[in-house]
Amino acid sequence: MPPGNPASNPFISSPTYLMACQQLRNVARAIQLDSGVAERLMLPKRSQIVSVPVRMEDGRTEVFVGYRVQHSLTSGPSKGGLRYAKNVDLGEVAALAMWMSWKCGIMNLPYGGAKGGIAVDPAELRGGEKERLTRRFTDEIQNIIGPRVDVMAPDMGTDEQTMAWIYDTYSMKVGYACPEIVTGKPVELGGCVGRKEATGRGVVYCISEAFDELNIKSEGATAVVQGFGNVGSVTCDELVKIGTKVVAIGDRYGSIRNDRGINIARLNEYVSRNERKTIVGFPEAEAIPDAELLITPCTVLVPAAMERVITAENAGKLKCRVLAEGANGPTDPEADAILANTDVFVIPDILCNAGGVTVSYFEWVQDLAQFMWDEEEVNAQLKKLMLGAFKRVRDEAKGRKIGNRLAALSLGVQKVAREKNKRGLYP
Ligand SMILES: NC(=O)C1=CN([C@@H]2O[C@H](COP(=O)(O)OP(=O)(O)OC[C@H]3O[C@@H](n4cnc5c(N)ncnc54)[C@H](O)[C@@H]3O)[C@@H](O)[C@H]2O)C=CC1
Ligand SMILES: O=C(O)CCC(=O)C(=O)O
Repeated sequence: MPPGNPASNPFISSPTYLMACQQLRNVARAIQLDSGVAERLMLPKRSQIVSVPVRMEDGRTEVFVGYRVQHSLTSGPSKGGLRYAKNVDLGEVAALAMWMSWKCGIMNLPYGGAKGGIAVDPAELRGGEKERLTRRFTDEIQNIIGPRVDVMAPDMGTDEQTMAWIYDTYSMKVGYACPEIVTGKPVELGGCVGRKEATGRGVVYCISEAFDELNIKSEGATAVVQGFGNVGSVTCDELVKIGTKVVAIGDRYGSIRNDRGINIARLNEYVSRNERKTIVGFPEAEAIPDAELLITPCTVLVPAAMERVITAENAGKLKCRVLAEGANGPTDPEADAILANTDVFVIPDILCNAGGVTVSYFEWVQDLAQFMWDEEEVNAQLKKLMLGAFKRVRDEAKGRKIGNRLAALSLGVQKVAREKNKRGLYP
């Protein structure tokens, strides 16, 4: 159970929060973390819930609920994406914020974890509604954000344009251009070249490392990818570059398969041209039931959409050699226990998808210094940091004879706990 009286823990109704707490408890036991520190890390430092009234295109006012959760401020400003999704709630955002802390920990970034969310389906927003929603949310949380306090970035349902609106709204408040308030902005506004591609690129750096270790040739390997948004589509592009065939893809509207390999360039074109921005109906692949997607035989399976899609129900049926977690929290602890008894090589989320926050860090540093790097430098630094983290996780896993998830979480949690201990308990 998470700490405190269940009746007074506002996060507890979320299964994703309970999952993050269970992971933390497992790690705490494995690394013999002081129970006081573990309890402290289970509860975020600060959470804000705001109501966000928005004038809709038909003249009505609709009120949305928005969240920003800052899990830890120990290691620097808090950092993490902003998610627009219909069912997002406080507990889910708290879990995602906690995972950001461990992710920044294993990457050695000078940040604590944070995450935000608004309970809205972005596909249902019309005209200027998304802009008005974003600007009003920024207004409502401006007392707890700042370039040295909490820096947002894109996540599910948000993008570069969303970040541009936040940048503009915040800058108008403070009275000067403040690009360092968000990362993942358009490059013209002080965004970092390569940030948009960074998460998917990092996923494929990790996959290549895993292939090397397992003696798998990337040419001739096959992949299945769930999600064809920012992370999923770039992962597909990068897989094609290393010669790996993507044989099945799913999104929120459906799933498709072509065992000869899906032509990703033509799929990207198809998606950009249809109104729902979906892969469904792509003429060069056949439709398959969603339930079949994750159990389609492949060398590498990349869940790149949402949490808790690999569970006790389907974990034993996976037919992949490598599970590369592009999404946050796609595998629940019961599934983890099942996978531990198979030969599936897991690249855990907090390592696998850390490329995004890593290049966000580069962007923040560039904005603070008002000095821009070129794409070659960004990609070289990203690769260096990703490979370094991959090696640290594998060394920890091999050294302690534990799985990659426990190894990654141990490194992330230990880093945060060490810094907390060094700073001391106040008062
Ligand atoms: N954008 C980023 O830089 C980072 C994102 N992530 C994580 O990656 C995941 C995806 O994020 P983005 O690509 O940014 O989001 P996105 O909004 O660009 O794309 C999400 C994709 O998932 C699909 N999807 C949604 N619900 C689905 C369902 N029920 N079944 C199958 N597919 C579904 C959507 O149709 C879309 O293709 C999330 O877990 C996010 O937290 C992690 C690190 C960084
Ligand atoms: O780029 C960032 O700051 C955060 C990205 C993010 O939300 C994540 O890694 O889950």
